[in-house]
Amino acid sequence: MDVKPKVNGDLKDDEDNRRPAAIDGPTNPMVTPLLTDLYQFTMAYAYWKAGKHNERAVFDLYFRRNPFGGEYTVFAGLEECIRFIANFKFSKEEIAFVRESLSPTCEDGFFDYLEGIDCSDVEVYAITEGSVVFPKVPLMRVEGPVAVVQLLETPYVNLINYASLVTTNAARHRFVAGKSKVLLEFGLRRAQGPDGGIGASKYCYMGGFDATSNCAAGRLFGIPLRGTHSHAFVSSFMGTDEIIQKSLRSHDGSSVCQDFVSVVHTWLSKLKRLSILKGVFGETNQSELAAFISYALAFPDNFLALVDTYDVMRSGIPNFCAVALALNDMGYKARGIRLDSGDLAYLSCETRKFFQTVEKEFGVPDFGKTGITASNDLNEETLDALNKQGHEVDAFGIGTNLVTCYAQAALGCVFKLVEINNQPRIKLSEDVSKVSIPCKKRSFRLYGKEGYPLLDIMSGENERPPKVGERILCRHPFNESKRAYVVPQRVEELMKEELPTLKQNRERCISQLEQMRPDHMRRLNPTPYKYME
Ligand SMILES: Nc1ncnc2c1ncn2[C@@H]1O[C@H](COP(=O)(O)OP(=O)(O)OP(=O)(O)O)[C@@H](O)[C@H]1O
Ligand SMILES: O=P(O)(O)OC[C@H]1O[C@H](OP(=O)(O)OP(=O)(O)O)[C@H](O)[C@@H]1O
Ligand SMILES: O=C(O)c1cccnc1
Ligand SMILES: [Mg+2]
Repeated sequence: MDVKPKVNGDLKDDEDNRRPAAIDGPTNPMVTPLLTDLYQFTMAYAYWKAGKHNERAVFDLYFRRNPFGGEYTVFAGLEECIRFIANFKFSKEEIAFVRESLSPTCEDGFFDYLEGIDCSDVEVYAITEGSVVFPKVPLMRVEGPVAVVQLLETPYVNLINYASLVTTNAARHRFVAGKSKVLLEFGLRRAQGPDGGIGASKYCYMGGFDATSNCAAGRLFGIPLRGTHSHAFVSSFMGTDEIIQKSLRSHDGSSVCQDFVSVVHTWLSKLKRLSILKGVFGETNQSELAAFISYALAFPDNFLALVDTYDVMRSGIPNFCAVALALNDMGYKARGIRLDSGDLAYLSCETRKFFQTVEKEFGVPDFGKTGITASNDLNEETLDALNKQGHEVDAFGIGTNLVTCYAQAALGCVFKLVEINNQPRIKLSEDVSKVSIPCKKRSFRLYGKEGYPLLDIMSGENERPPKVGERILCRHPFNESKRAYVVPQRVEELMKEELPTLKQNRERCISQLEQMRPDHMRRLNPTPYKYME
């Protein structure tokens, strides 16, 4: 049977316009109909037993507070939700397991019903992935038979929660680092398991990172791969005597240097003799030098060296420069260095000065601009501190704090019933922020004269939508005293008929964040963005 979930209306049809285009299943094969909480099955049974299971229900998926003390969030995870429902079907084994797990009093008819269900009668309306979003405004509206949509609650919240959290975290790191810096996601080894690692790489890219070290994510999603080398590679060498194959063909292929090692030694002596570098360094570490030479021989047009294994300024940088200058003789341009310990502001500035000295003394064009990558437990705070101190880092490799979302563990998305059989539904709470907003809604972003978004407004499905140039009264849903008249210069409906590519979502994320008023974006006490009804 063809499964055709409706996404904001419809998914794209095949060319012949009769069959829906096939959508692959979720990236993670563990995402199955069983990936839900037991209570979804007990409720499904009770709905079925009461004859209510096919009542048409509307659920909103939203979050209540922006993460990381900020005033914005980036929405992500939608594509995986669609992949999930497009392939939603219980296997016989899964049905047998549900039967074992529920009470023996549950009637057989329920399991026949479960075996027959798919999501062809489920409609999903959603904000486009990569969009900047705010609390309370539905990210997704899921409509369908109540028992089926109920089963989707847990996997949907699961698929959106971490995806949106880590995309937001990545976007925040991008914001602090600035547009011009290269951001590399290095988190796989520290991520919360394989799914955390794959998800982190996908969504950090969406949030504005440039590349990942995670090969599986590179293959699955086409994310650019980048990397350097580790300390183990440096400390595995003893000295340059170990290097047997010493020849290097020039970049243009016109000549071969038979003994690249001795050319490097010659450059190291020249550097040592420079009066301007007197006292900066003496004997450098020979095992490190051997490692750098070997790496350069393996990747002459992509030479990037980790310089902090022994001593950055006394060994790593002079060794790197000697190898880079020898490569330069052969027509290659070294890519740069990575710093992974110590004071990254100070060391990057000292390194830059050293590179500029080499450029000046030896007349090597652009050597002063050789790339500097920094890593080691970086996070928003350390990036901010580096900016304040002044630094010369061109690229940051960020792992643990980024992918584990160390600063905030979860986003706190919820999935709440807002209508059943066309009747509005509400969840009351003493905590007003936890009261759900009933009814099937549409939501709009209203833009002001300067082009900044002013507020997001929710309206009933059948209410007249806001119009450009028309004054509209906007009220805070929980605070009577907060109301404002707004004359929007642009009105954007938030739920769109789109399921774009990862790259398009990344571009949307970057451009929408650039459009935000700066006071919503600042790290300290940002101005809250308004949501109204
Ligand atoms: N100039 C700086 N300003 C603020 N924080 C910095 C600066 N330079 C580095 N850091 C951060 O300070 C911390 C230093 O951590 P730690 O003391 O564990 O590393 P280290 O001793 O330099 O290196 P390692 O222990 O990995 O050899 C890291 O989180 C790093 O990102
Ligand atoms: O610090 P993160 O933001 O998590 O970035 C990734 C880290 O992973 C690598 O080494 P690893 O931490 O395994 O060893 P190291 O601490 O000795 O460098 C790399 O050198 C970074 O330090
Ligand atoms: O390529 C790197 O330098 C790298 C990759 C993962 C973790 N740390 C560093
Ligand atoms: Mg480390």
